[in-house]
Amino acid sequence: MNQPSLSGFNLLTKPGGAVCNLDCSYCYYLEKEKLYGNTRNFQMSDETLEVFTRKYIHEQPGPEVTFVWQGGEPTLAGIDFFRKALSLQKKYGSGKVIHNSFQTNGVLLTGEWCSFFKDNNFLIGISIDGPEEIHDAYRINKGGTGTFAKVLQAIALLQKHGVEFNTLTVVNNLNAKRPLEVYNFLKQIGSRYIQFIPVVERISVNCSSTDLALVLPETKQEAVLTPWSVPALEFGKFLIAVFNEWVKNDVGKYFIQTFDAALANEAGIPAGVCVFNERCGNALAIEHNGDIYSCDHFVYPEYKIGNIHSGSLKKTILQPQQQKFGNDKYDRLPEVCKRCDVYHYCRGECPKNRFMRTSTGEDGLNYLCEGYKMFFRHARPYVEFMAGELRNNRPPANVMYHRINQSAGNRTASQ
Ligand SMILES: C[S@@+](CC[C@H](N)C(=O)[O-])C[C@H]1O[C@@H](n2cnc3c(N)ncnc32)[C@H](O)[C@@H]1O
Ligand code: SF4
Ligand code: SF4
Ligand code: SF4
Repeated sequence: MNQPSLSGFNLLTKPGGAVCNLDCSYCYYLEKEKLYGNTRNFQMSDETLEVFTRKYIHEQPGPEVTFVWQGGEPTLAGIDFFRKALSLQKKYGSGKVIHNSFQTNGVLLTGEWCSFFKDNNFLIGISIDGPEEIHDAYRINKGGTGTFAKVLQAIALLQKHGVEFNTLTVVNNLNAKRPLEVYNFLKQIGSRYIQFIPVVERISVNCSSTDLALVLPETKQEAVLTPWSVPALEFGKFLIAVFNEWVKNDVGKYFIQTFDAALANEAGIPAGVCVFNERCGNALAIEHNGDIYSCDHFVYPEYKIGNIHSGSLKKTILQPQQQKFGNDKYDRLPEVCKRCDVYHYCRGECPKNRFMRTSTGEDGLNYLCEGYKMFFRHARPYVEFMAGELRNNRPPANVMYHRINQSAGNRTASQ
């Protein structure tokens, strides 16, 4: 049998565990504090930070390493924590190129943070769900007040300091109905790199207050869909509405992760985002105390695969349980996906969302299937055209001037 080999991997890092200054209704991570019931201090210790930095850099197979800071809310760890992180990155750098990306709700950003980000070349991801009324529906602080104004201030500060940022927008049951308002708003605030993440969560009906309430796809517990989850067809229609606008006016000016992934898949290159790749398992999560989980969306006791303090990181990632986790993305697809005409774009999306049954009674169909099928079928002729341009060394943006687009306004969601 061939030994598995290690290609690049990412550890999404929780420097302050799940602790957060906000209380977003749909957040999947807040409740992870329950995994560490007796813990009072969730700050990653200096010792753990050092061991993690050393192993993460030394055990990466390639010449580049990206630290991805997330949470909870990473600003709560304080600037000094990240100063320490940078000095450790220098100490253990071994000549590798090191990047830092930092995902934040933005609320605590100050001029000092922004100067720090600028001086140290951090790439910032800001969470924003749309205009005020839409954003504040779910992104609220501990007192229940909306955070929109603070997030806009943060974006203005980032811009003032010349810090690069992208935006992450959770598509939920409310903003899904207002695609163009959301998209035009994101453009208006200066976001050029846009991620739309569908929210799909189920909550257990009978769990105790110490159990995790959000369930895994394979759960046998009785569970119901959360009200903020986006209905599959509405997600498909949302993507189509934004795509129609983008493909007419914005290709090459705004970069929307789902659309870029479709083009990459059509062109036969890696999608750049795990959910649209055939297999996954190379994007893991590390908690404040060094515990390592298969993926940020699988931070559950049964998916804890090791701890940074014990043994080699490479061995942890190459162990059979994690290899199976990554391979299951393909191996456990229902037959309908393997035969699906848009499989090469969709790839059954994220295993976290595969809790439906197919019409033939097979488990493991993605909850968002109908939406993705509708969207990818709609986008296919444009994406094929753009990939053709790429193959001929011409810019995919030519799609905006091609006759395929003249009738774009007439194409309907069902095509
Ligand atoms: C868990 S947060 C941590 C970083 C930071 N606190 C923030 O909000 O950006 C990371 C990202 O996940 C998104 N998110 C939260 N709950 C989600 C859910 N149930 N499904 C999909 N994305 C979610 C957030 O909006 C945010 O963009
Ligand atoms: S700010 Fe981020 S971590 Fe905090 S509750 Fe909202 S989504 Fe969750
Ligand atoms: S389970 Fe989903 S989010 Fe996690 S690595 Fe796989 S595709 Fe990505
Ligand atoms: S569109 Fe549906 S059937 Fe096709 S690959 Fe995606 S989840 Fe599977």
